[in-house]
Amino acid sequence: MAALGDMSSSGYSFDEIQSIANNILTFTKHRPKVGIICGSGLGGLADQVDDAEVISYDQIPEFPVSTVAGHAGKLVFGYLQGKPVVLMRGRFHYYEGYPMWKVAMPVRVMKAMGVGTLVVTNAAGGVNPEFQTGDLMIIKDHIDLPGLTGECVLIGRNDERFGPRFPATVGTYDEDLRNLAKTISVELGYNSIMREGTYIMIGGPTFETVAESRLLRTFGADAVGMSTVPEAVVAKHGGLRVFGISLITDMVALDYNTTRATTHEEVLAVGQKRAGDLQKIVSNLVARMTV
Ligand SMILES: O=P(O)(O)O[C@@H]1C[C@H](O)[C@@H](CO)O1
Ligand SMILES: Nc1nc2[nH]cnc2c(=O)[nH]1
Repeated sequence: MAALGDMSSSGYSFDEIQSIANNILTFTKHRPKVGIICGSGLGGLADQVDDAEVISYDQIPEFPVSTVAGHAGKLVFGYLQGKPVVLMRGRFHYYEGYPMWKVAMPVRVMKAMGVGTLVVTNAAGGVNPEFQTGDLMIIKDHIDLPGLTGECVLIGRNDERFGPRFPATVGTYDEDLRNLAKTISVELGYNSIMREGTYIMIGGPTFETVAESRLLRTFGADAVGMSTVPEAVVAKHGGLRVFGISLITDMVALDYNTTRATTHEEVLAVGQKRAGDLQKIVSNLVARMTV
């Protein structure tokens, strides 16, 4: 038995991940090549999936339940713009009490199902004062704040079949996909709302104090959220191509004169209003990417 504090056995083994993936595939005829993780309030993309087959997380014993409003808890298989996809309508967050490895475990399952490209979306707070609520931000890079402070998703024994012990994270967000998304956003007339920048993950569930938001800005963050980074790190570790995009649902307070405070309801409301723009970018990107 592992000693107290021994993290060597954290996470599912390689064989367990294969068997979780194989079990899920018995529920569907589809064989996805692109995995899409939908952020808070952004699951509407699933309505565009053709020939959809839906599996609820409670049909998968190893999947935790999503406990957050705006995360439905369903895997949706089918075709998006002719490409075989699997969408996660509902992701797992560290602040829900799941260990970091479990938060990102579905990414390994997706890879075991045949996924080669991961698209991650999220709702995020704008830290760059030039941003506005409703903007979209292509993720160019991230800051893994939990990782930098000892909660990296890859802590624990490493099985080289998942990826190397010491993976590079430079270039996590695929440059070709970022360029394609920029081209698409120009074509769609989204220049004025499309940004590119650095996403920083905090553990949550508290939104930032003014002092914390100022700190995040000095770190070089353009947007802040409570997800995405563990998924992207595990995907990069496993050799997947990654594209990430944030919907800026609110602007963090960098000034003590402000009286407004971010709420999850506000995040969901902006998500509801502006998710269509994000979905258009993602579906056009999937249409034009090679898989
Ligand atoms: O799943 P995402 O990252 O989109 O969810 C964001 C971050 C928190 O979970 C929540 C805050 O409202 O929205
Ligand atoms: N940490 C954080 N996460 C968010 N998710 C959506 N908006 C925010 C925000 O302002 N801060």
